[in-house]
Amino acid sequence: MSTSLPGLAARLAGRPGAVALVESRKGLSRATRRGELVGHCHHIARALHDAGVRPGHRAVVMTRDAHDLTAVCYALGLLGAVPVLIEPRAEVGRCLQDVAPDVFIGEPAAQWGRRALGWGRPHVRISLVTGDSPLPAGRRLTTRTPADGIPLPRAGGPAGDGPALIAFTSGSTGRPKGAEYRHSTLAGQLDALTTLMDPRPDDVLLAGFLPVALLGPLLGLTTLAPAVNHLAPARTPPEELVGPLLEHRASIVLASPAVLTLIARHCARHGITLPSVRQILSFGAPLRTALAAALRGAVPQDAELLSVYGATECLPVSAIGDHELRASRAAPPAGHAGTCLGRPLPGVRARVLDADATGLGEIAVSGATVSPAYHARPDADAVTKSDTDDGVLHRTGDLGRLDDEGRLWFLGRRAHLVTGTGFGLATEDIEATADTARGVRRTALVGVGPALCQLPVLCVEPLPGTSRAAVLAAVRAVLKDHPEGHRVGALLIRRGFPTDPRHNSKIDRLRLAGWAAGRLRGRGR
Ligand SMILES: Nc1ncnc2c1ncn2[C@@H]1O[C@H](COP(=O)(O)OP(=O)(O)OP(=O)(O)O)[C@@H](O)[C@H]1O
Repeated sequence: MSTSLPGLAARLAGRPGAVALVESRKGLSRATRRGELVGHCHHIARALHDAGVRPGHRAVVMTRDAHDLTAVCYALGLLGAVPVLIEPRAEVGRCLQDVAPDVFIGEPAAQWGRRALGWGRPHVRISLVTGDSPLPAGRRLTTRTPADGIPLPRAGGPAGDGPALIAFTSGSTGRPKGAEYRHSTLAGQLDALTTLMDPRPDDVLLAGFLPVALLGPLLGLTTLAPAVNHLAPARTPPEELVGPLLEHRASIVLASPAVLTLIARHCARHGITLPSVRQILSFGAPLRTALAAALRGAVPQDAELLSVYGATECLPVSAIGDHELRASRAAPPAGHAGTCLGRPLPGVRARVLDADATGLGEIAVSGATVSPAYHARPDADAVTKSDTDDGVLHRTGDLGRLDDEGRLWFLGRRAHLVTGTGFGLATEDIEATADTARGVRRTALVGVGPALCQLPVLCVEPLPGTSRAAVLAAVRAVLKDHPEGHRVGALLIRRGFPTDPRHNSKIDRLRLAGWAAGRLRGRGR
């Protein structure tokens, strides 16, 4: 296959004076040129080798510093070791039991967490601390030392198409799973993103999600890492996004709807436009037409605004522009509800498995961007992976349909299907409609009660300053025109939905269902 992390030296070669990464915080920027980044990687690779890191070792990398994350992962790749990316949160301990990492490289906060909570015990034998802080004590890994002329240790990369990276899912349907990427998976993802973005030498990519900083320099893009609050992205001060975007003239913005909402609101509130932006890629959750319209108000008319569908195990799968998205909502083809995800990208094949009489089933994908297996999770592999002529077929856990034009439609997660007596209600079917009601920020359909006799409850988050009565009346009105709307048994107002920690865009329906059950009990449902 064309690319491997060892082949990354080739991807980074050329234009050594061009900026690879810009980190921005509180109005200050720190830029790293491509040539410097390569030097840092070589220095880190040497230090990792001296610390005992060897090909095939699995190394957790836990840092919010975009430069360190990128340089350390590249250096591990140069050595043939496998970076493991996981967010610091409750299930980390159990997830790391699956991975059995040999190495833990972390910023001080991550190292404190590891020590206090035993992450990676008893497997981690090599532990390295990044960052400038003298605490905690432990072996330091300096990450910004240039290393011109230092030959790389002869560890080399693994031959063939071995594991290149393990990335954990966000865990919105259960314990996060470690998706294994081979070198060919990464190559497929880079190829697909190249098709999507069509990178130009002067492009600047604003990475609204930290791991994207890893991909940007490999795509030849100057990658701008703003100070996103990675533990709660929706609480990022918007000026930390819009300020750097304007200052560094970002031309491509890649972020979740929650982060894009911050940008759109800030621009509207302060009358700011974003003349440098030529493309916005929204990913992680459905893009609502109201958000697309708000973004349109800030970017040049010919800018492209795409909702990109995919998952940790298969990124990207398909994409749809905002104009087509709006048209598909206004006049969906007969029998199609939910949200249109557009056509699969070149090299990706999408099918719908176990379809019912209406064509509704589980979306499954194959192609070079698909992770072939989870790490040490044969239970998860058994239910999601199968071999086909196109390679490994991955079941996404998403409900959907394919229309006559070959476009995918999204109806929500299979695990979130609300099952009442004699009917099933897909979350996105109801929410995509309810979200269009005046005064609604977003809605979430949850089931209260035991499976197969659940009461469908629609939780409604109003926009600030909207009255309860007005928003409930507006939701009732749009549900009246929806063929399944009558099945919604209760509407509940809830300000501030619980969401996933990664994107703050996926609604935590389990928690919301528990809350809704409590509220209905309190009301004597
Ligand atoms: N453009 C999009 N429109 C609608 N939904 C999207 C879009 N992009 C991503 N998604 C949703 O996000 C899911 C992928 O999320 P991610 O890989 O972060 O973890 P997860 O699947 O939520 O975690 P877990 O598998 O552990 O539950 C998709 O399966 C889909 O449900």
